[in-house]
Amino acid sequence: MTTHIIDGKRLADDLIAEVGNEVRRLAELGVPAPGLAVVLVGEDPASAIYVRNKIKRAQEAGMTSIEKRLPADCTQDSLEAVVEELNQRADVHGILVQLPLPKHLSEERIIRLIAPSKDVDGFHPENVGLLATGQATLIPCTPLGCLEMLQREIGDLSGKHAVIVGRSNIVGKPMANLLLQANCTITVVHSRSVNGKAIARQADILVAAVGVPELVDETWVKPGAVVIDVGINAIEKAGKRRLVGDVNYAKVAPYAKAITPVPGGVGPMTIACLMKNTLVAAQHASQSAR
Ligand SMILES: Nc1nc2c(c(=O)[nH]1)N[C@@H](CN(C=O)c1ccc(C(=O)N[C@@H](CCC(=O)O)C(=O)O)cc1)CN2
Repeated sequence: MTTHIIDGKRLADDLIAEVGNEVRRLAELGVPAPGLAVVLVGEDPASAIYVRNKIKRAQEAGMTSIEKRLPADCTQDSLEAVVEELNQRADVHGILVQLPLPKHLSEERIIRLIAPSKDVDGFHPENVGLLATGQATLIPCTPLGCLEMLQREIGDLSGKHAVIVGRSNIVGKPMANLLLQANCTITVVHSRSVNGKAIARQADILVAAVGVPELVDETWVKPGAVVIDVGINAIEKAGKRRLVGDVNYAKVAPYAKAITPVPGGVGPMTIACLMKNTLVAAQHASQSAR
């Protein structure tokens, strides 16, 4: 079987170019550039890289961007004050707080504080509820990127059996809702599932989002399935640090119809979809200002 390797980097470049074109078109009509604010608490090196990439990609798409940094030992009140200030700013259309936060801070309270109309991560309970009930909203970036890749790869997803391994609020649950709206049959497999592997083997579409390095090998995959690997795990192999997904790429790729690599698959699309969401948030703001 010839396996198609889904190039998330190229798709992300294409999507950011599309967003940039729309930003320029709107600028010609006098619509202000979308503004993205990214809040980073602490010094986690991976989070710092993701934030830097988000700011860089926003600039590439012709958006304005603000980066707010707080020390790892900041208080909940000081973080909330930053979010409240960003909620008030008319030049900020999208706000995200990079996760995870240090343990002493409440992610739930911070997410609830972000104005739902500026919640470009799509994590606010109001936006989660809108997605779950099939209404237009800002959709979490990683599942949105996965959907975009699946639609480009397969076209109409109607009737496909999608198995999602993992039930996180950021990926597993919104992915299930999105694929349900695309008329897939959905099964979510998790740590308490009985014989998750046998269920996964029935999937036309297998999404691995469980955070366990290389958990999914060829015994989980139906030949000809499309495999989307959401995991980004840093591991040490032969004394060297390298990134692997939740899928054992070398073992699974020969059996898959198409597969996303790590790195270069879902990760870049997550950031590209953040730009798409920021554009959508800015468009809504300009429509409601009219
Ligand atoms: N507020 C949020 N926090 C987090 C999110 C999120 O969507 N919103 N998701 C992840 C981290 N993340 C984005 O923030 C993210 C992770 C990885 C990548 C990416 O492009 N990875 C590269 C590899 C990068 C490397 O070399 O380390 C790839 O896969 O090719 C983008 C975004 C948790 N937090």
